[in-house]
Amino acid sequence: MNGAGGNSTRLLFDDDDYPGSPMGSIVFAVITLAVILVLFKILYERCVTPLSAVPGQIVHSITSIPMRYHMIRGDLPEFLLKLHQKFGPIVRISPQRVSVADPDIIRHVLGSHTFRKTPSYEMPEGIEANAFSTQSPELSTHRRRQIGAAFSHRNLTGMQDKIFEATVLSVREKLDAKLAEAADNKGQVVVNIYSWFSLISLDTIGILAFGRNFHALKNEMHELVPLLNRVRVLSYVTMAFPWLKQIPRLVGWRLTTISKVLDFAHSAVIERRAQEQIPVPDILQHLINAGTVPGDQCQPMSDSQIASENLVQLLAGVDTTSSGLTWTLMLLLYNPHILRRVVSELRSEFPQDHVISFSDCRQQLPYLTSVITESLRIMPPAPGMLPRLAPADGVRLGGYFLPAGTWICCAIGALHMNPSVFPQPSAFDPERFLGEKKPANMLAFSTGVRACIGKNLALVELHVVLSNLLLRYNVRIAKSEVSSRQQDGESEVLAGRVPDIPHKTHMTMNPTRPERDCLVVLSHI
Ligand code: HEM
Repeated sequence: MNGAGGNSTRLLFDDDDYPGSPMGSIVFAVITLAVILVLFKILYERCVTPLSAVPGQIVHSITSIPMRYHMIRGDLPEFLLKLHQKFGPIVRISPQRVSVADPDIIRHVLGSHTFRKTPSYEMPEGIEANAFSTQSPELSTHRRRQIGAAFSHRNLTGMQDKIFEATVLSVREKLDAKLAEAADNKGQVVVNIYSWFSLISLDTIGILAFGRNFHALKNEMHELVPLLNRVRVLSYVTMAFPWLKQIPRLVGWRLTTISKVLDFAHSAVIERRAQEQIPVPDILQHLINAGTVPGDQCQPMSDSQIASENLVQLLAGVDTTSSGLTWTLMLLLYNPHILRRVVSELRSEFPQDHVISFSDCRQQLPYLTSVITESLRIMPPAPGMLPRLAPADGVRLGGYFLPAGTWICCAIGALHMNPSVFPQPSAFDPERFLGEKKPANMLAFSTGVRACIGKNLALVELHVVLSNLLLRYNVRIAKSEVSSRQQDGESEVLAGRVPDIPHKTHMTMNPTRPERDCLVVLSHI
């Protein structure tokens, strides 16, 4: 078809492409075949496979593209929550996956090795499996025996001085110096608190698991930071799109980056083995000692196994803890009446120069503990998916039969927003965790045989960092809009409010623009 002036204007189909011409027939046949295939797929997935009985949207039963899209966008928890709100506690999210948000089903799935971790947890070839990555129940059980004791409350209490060094004392040193410099600026400093919490969490793992003070907070950087960021991104992208593992360059890049972190971890083990026993064992020493003490029910670990566990502590323990610290502080700052109560509890119990320990918090600061627990409920640092495989014979859950190999995703974020589990779930209400009878299903650390190994350490960090910060300094949000509302005494209007800070979940839930949204103003009290 020609346009005016003899210019050839090509439309969507040329004359040659219309049915009747050979080209047109081919296009028509291809489109017809595609339509038949899609109809067949819909019919099969909706009516034939056992998963067809599980509620959900048609599109999710025929393709995993929407789910993967939300994984990459970083709003998977919100996507799952909407589906659960519409379809109930068990919902189909892709041809082979279901998501569950019911506490009993989640406890059942996570409670035993019948439901193994999916291959998405695997480490790249050539790297030792570790406590986090292994799919083997035997290795998981054995490894948890080897490293679990390092994280017991008793052993963490022994490491208390090192924890103070990485957290309270380094913050005080840094902040007091900055405040002294800022004496002529109304004695205030503005800090990106998310960045600080990330560096503090890294320093804690450095001192405890590598036997080295990384001084990440002091220098506001450490060589591991960019490496860990890259490992996280590459791991997440290959988790969302496993076929990318076929691209040798990408696999090579991921392997090289992980290997650099592992070399770092390896050298720490070799250094420590060359030393005398240290008087108070840290996590690294506990790992080296495991299986060497008479009565230990496990084998000693090799250097490369310990290095692989140290890698996991960096990957599983830094972002999660800094996310928990950030959201708890931001929730407090957005809810001034709750902040006031925390601060008055703290300052009435301890003098300003006291260093508050975890046992101080447990005995004397019940309200702070309830704030931290409620923060982990409403903004869980790792809100999903915790995928597990249905066993070889399939399994019946929530009234539906799930055949072997179905991915059962435990949507912790959606569970925490389930109104039959937590009434008025969108309100930030620490009161629900005060008193004798506390709700049982706050599962931010997962549960069962693969529950978080670092839970006790994370809780120690959350309590110690926040209590000591709020004991000694005044903190407020730098954002003018919120602080002016606070100053105007509108605090009750903001009660129970969740900060409207944009965030993304790529494994952990973190603010998208902390340099804008997590600026806080600190000053001496
Ligand atoms: C607030 C902080 C933390 C939160 C919310 C958290 C949450 C979780 C969750 C939900 C899991 C289960 C993941 C899954 O099954 O896919 C997990 C596992 C794990 N976490 Fe944490 N975690 C935190 C801090 C830590 C720390 C500080 C460490 C160590 C230094 C750690 C080490 C681990 C390990 C090794 C596993 C794997 C356990 C297994 O599979 O047997 N976590 N964590």
